[in-house]
Amino acid sequence: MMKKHGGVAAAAAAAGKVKAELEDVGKAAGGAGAAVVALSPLSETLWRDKAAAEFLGDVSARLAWRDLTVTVVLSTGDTQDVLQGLTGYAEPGTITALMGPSGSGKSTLLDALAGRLAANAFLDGTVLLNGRKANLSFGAAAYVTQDDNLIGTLTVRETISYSARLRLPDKMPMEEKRALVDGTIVEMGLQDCADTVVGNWHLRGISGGEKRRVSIALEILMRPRLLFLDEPTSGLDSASAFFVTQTLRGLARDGRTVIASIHQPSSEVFELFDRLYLLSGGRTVYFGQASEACEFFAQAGFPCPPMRNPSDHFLRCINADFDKVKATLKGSMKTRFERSDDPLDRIMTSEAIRSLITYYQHSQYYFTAQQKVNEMARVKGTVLDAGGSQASFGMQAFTLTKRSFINMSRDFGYYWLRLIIYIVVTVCIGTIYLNVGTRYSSILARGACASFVFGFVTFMSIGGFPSFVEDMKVFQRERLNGHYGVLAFVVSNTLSAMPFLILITFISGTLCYFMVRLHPGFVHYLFFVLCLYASVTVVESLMMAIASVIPNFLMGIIIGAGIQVTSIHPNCMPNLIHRSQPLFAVMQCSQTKIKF
Ligand SMILES: Nc1ncnc2c1ncn2[C@@H]1O[C@H](COP(=O)(O)OP(=O)(O)OP(=O)(O)O)[C@@H](O)[C@H]1O
Repeated sequence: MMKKHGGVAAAAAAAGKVKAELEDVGKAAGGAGAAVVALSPLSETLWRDKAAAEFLGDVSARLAWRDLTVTVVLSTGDTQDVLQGLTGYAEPGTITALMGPSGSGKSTLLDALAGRLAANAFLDGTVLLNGRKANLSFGAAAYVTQDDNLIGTLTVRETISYSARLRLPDKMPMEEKRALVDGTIVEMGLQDCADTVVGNWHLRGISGGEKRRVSIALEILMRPRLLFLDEPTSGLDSASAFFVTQTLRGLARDGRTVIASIHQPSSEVFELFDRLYLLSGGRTVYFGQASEACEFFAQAGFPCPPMRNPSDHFLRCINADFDKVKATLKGSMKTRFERSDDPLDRIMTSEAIRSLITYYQHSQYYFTAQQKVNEMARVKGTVLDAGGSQASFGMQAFTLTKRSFINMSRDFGYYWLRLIIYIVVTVCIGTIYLNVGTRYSSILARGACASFVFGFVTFMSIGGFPSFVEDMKVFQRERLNGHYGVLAFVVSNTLSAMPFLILITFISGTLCYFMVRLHPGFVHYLFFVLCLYASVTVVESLMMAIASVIPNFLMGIIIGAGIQVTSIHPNCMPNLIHRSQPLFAVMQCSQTKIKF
């Protein structure tokens, strides 16, 4: 409790500092719309390095979209227009809120702008970044997703440091990287929990609000000019939501363009936004200054009643589900609605939505937005290249290997738990076949013992699947944001897992080998253990491949087990006879060459 309050207080202090700065900036810029703010010294250094130029031009991001339509192809083969003819813009120095009821298309709009639409979604219309057709995929813009996919065993500082090393140029001195990490920690108000682990199923870690701030910190590390956030405040209490949003506003005032989708913000949070994009059923209800939205609703005939949170009122006006709520009301509740002065209570919400959309399309707000987008399309600004990693492949592979090794060694469920189970299982098998020796009559017993050991040890690799799924989630987030590529991940995972797999197979293999008293001789022992290691490595790779395709614990384990049993597992009945033949042949040769 104390820690949480401490974190919030620190965030408040950091946010307070940012607020003081941004008030100055806001005054200088004369309002949100006009704010084009100079970069902070840190941002400037990074961007100068990136552009390899002494003098930097305007590197701010002006994003505009015109007549944006997104159509998805459903599994039935039908198509659905998720977004219909949206026009809007986002300027540097401002923070824009995308608001609307659930299913109105907020995430789809963010995805369309960030170039991350699903394979079955098709975009029509124009997205312009600095007046040029935008190509924002793989790291050109930072995108903070709804889920905090972080490595639970690392501390906040470690998480941000590894991310810095993965992306900052190799030639940047360590002290500078450390300063950047520390600066980001302070900027996000994470000082109090900097040395606390993020947390996972067995480690109690930081709070939900702190996790959100860590996710944002990872994305702002490279000082991107354009920042997308999908519901950055979901699941947070109102104080944490306020501090997160205030931090985002501070980031915007550093010259960045920030666009965030948001659900039902409190009035304090709502006031922090410069612009508001209201969506309902994939269509624009309102786009303009957040502070002018109340006036728009009043002009359209739906004034916000006194004592009601404006954002609640907007969402109440445009959420067609309220029609269903009204239809279920009975008795005095129904009468109260019918007698109410609120115009919204006297008409269907779907009617209110239609009227608001029509009103907006004929309003000054719409024409101003169109005009501004046309203006932004005419001015060709700096081409913002991919903002992904600037580190070399070697540095990425080294950092990922180290990070993954630390995670594996700290996560009890990754390998340690399996090691204990392997020891118990091999001791059990060892006691069953204790001292069977190398007699001719014990060939079958040795064959069965080898089948048991190989079968159990490889099959138990399924136990690592939940950890693989967590790894894949982190990888997918980092890859989509351009932190590193597939090859660096594969190389690092193979290298970091190697010591654990060697430990597991050597301990299990050694126990079994010497309890059963298989053929003496170091070469025979090594051959046995290396075969075990190779088998486990193959199954681990298989499970990792399944985790990348099916990121669901239950389905992945079922499919992994199915594949193993039918194609790898030596005890599988259809394969048993077929696979046993070479094994028994090997056993029979045991008197001469290869001996288990
Ligand atoms: N790739 C897709 N395939 C099928 N339907 C989709 C796809 N993307 C979006 N949709 C549909 O489009 C609608 C809008 O989805 P979206 O996730 O953008 O809404 P949202 O406003 O972000 O909702 P929430 O606030 O609940 O997250 C939903 O009905 C959703 O089912």
